[in-house]
Order: sequence, then C-alpha cells, then structure tokens
Amino acid sequence: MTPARPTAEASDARLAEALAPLRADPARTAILLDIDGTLAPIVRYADDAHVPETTRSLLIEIARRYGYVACVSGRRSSDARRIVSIGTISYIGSHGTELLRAGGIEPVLDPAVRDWGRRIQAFGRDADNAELRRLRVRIEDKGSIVAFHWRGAPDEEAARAAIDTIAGRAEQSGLRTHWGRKVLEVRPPVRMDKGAGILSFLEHAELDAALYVGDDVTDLDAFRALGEMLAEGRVRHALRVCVASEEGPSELAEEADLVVDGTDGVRHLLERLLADDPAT
Ligand SMILES: O=P(O)(O)OC[C@H]1O[C@H](O[C@H]2O[C@H](CO)[C@@H](O)[C@H](O)[C@H]2O)[C@H](O)[C@@H](O)[C@@H]1O
Repeated sequence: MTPARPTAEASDARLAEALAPLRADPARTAILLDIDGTLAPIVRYADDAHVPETTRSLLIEIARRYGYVACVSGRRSSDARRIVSIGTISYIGSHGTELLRAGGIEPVLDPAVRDWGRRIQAFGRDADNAELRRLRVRIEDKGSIVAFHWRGAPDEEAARAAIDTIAGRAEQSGLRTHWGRKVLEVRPPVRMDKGAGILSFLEHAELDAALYVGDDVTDLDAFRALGEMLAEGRVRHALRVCVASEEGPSELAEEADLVVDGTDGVRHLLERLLADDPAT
C-alpha cells in the first residue's frame, strides 16, 4: 500500500483502501492485535479490563476467516487469553516472550527469560512497602516482569515519584525498566519485544499481508517487525495502525500507516475487515 500521512481519524474511504490488500486473500493474511487500549478500553484497575462483546464476536469471525490471528500483549499469554476469551486465536504474551498457540494448553516461553522469574519476583517483593501501599501503587506480578501501576492513585504525582525511585533501583541492580501507560515494568536484561514474538509466531507462515494494531510504546517493536517483513519480501503488504489516545507516544502515529480513534475505531476497522463492501 502507499503510506499516507496519518490523520486524526481514518476516513471510511481511506480505511477501505488500506484494508483491500488484507481482504484480498484472508488465508494468507496475519491479523495481529494489541489488547489493552486497542481491543479493551483502558480502565483504572488492570484486573477489570475486558473486551466488549461486540468486539469479541467480530474477532471470532475474523479467526474463522483469516489465516493467522493473534493477540500480542504485555500481559502474560494466559491472562491475555482470559481477557479476550477466545480459544481459536493465538496469544503472544509478556511483550513477545510467550507464545500460546490457538487451542494450546501451555505457553512456550523464550528460554532467555525462563530463569529470571525468581529474581524479578524478589525485586517486586522488596519494593513493596508501606509507603507504596499508602500511595495505592498496585503491583502486577507477570512472572518474568513486575509492573508498578499508578493509574487512579489518589495522588498520581506522588505515586509516580515513588515509582521513579524504584526504576532507579532496578537499573542499579542490573535490571531493565520500561514505561507504558501509567505503568513501570521492571524486566530482565534480555530482549523482550513484541516484534521478536511476531517474527517467531509467523516463522513458517505463508503470507501475503499483515496487519498490526496497537496504542503504546511497546507496539513500536511490532510495527518495526512488519517493516522488516516487508523489506525482506516476506509480505507484500503491511498495515501498521496506531490507536490514538492522549497518553499514546507520538512516534507511534508517526510510524503508522493509519491512525484510528480509540477502541471504537478499532472495532470499526474489524467490522470493515469482515464487511461485504468495506466502504459502507
Ligand atoms: O500490550 P497490551 O496488551 O496493551 O498490555 C499493556 C499493559 O496493559 C495493562 O496495563 C494497561 O491497562 C490497564 C487496564 O486498562 C491500565 O489500568 C494500566 O494503566 C495500563 O498501563 C497491563 O496491566 C500491563 O501488564 C500490560 O503490559
């Protein structure tokens, strides 16, 4: 497709044009979707996130029609599947380091992260103190990643400042830090990126086109993986879609082929992927 300057919201005509190469041969098309902020609206507590039923129904149909469908999340793959609740699609979890294939029981973990769980969890336990609890910082244990959330804390600024200190401590102890939407993740010092997870998921796929839709910094790696596949001739068409939000990084819109407006915009895009006439 011809890359276009992203607009605040994709018009229907622009959307139809962008989706045409994906719709041309669904069996040879990969549909790759981030979850939080893309399929599931952002909510105060990570545990309360859910994918609206209308979006779920569309995804079920997309899984029937398209050759390779996966949700690509910063969450553990098992949590991602619990939230989306569809067994016929695959889940690439923990920013590309876990792969739970459609119908699978156990995720396959990247060996590079496998041995880091204990150390990361110990870091999370050490960081968890009375002050963090007073500030209502919430800690999310993701196995090989520990996340510190400050969304909805009574004093978000104070909570963020306490989390800054945790980030400094993590880096001093040789761990890596990654900032997302009102969340700090402390990770092992190994490659963890959605792009690597996608390349491994699609390693043996016979593809003509690929779509990725995401809203946050971690999705840039996925955009770049699609760019790599395009440059290497592994796909003839790649469509990178940014889900616009006030919190989203500006680079995502800059690197996108198309911008849609929030999770409603994503639902509309999924409808158009299935519609008889994508322009209506
Ligand atoms: O890659 P994703 O599927 O988009 O996951 C990114 C992170 O999503 C979750 O946190 C975000 O969503 C929460 C629920 O809406 C929100 O409360 C939080 O502020 C957001 O950062 C999840 O908890 C993280 O583990 C994921 O990495």
